[in-house]
Amino acid sequence: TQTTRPQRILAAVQKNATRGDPRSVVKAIDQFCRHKEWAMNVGDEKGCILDSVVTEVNPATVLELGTYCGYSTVRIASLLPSHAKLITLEFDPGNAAIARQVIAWAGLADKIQLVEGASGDWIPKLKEKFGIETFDLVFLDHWKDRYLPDTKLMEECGLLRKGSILLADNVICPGTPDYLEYIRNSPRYKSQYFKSHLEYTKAEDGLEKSVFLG
Ligand SMILES: O=c1[nH]cnc2c(O)c(F)c(-c3ccc(F)cc3)c(-c3ccc(F)cc3)c12
Ligand SMILES: [Mg+2]
Repeated sequence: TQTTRPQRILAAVQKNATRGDPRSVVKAIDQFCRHKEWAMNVGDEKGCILDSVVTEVNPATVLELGTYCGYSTVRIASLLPSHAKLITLEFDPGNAAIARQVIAWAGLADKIQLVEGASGDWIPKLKEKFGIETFDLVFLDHWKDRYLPDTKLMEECGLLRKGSILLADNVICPGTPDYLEYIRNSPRYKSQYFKSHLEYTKAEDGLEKSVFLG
């Protein structure tokens, strides 16, 4: 019977990456997706921009919207300080099942809380469920039509503080025009566009980094 793309990504990690070595997990997925089969990980080029933002922010609390196979989850968590926590929300149960195994292979399960379900349902529950006050960094990488409503929801739920950073993938391809229009024109945010390329391709894409001003 046919395997899924996430299953083939996990197989590539288990074959080519070293247990407990997050960077080898990231490299194994990038190799597989560049040379064998494209997949919607943030990838190595945009991943370097993500790395620089994570190291600059040095966050104690991170929220990732959209786990997929756990590539960016592992990439971010590998750069966090020891006490830091990352919560990642994934809608698709199949993706979540694979991501848990990728995260375990990387040896990062103790830093990461993977929550299965819709971001719109879970965002209002994060404070009570995980004892979170606010997020220092949010990585938006789930579904283009949810970037704006979920950002408004995070504001309303008091999950952002003065200085919280939002980093959004795919703002050009496939594009999130309503989110960009809001975040670039709101007096409550200061935004910056990092031009890059769609993962593993020559097409343009980029990351939008926004600071919440309170
Ligand atoms: O949906 C996503 N979430 C997170 N990251 C994504 C990402 O990094 C991507 F590169 C793409 C993408 C872009 C171009 C393309 F041709 C195919 C897929 C998608 C995406 C867009 C539209 C869909 F119908 C399905 C997937 C996503
Ligand atoms: Mg993406």
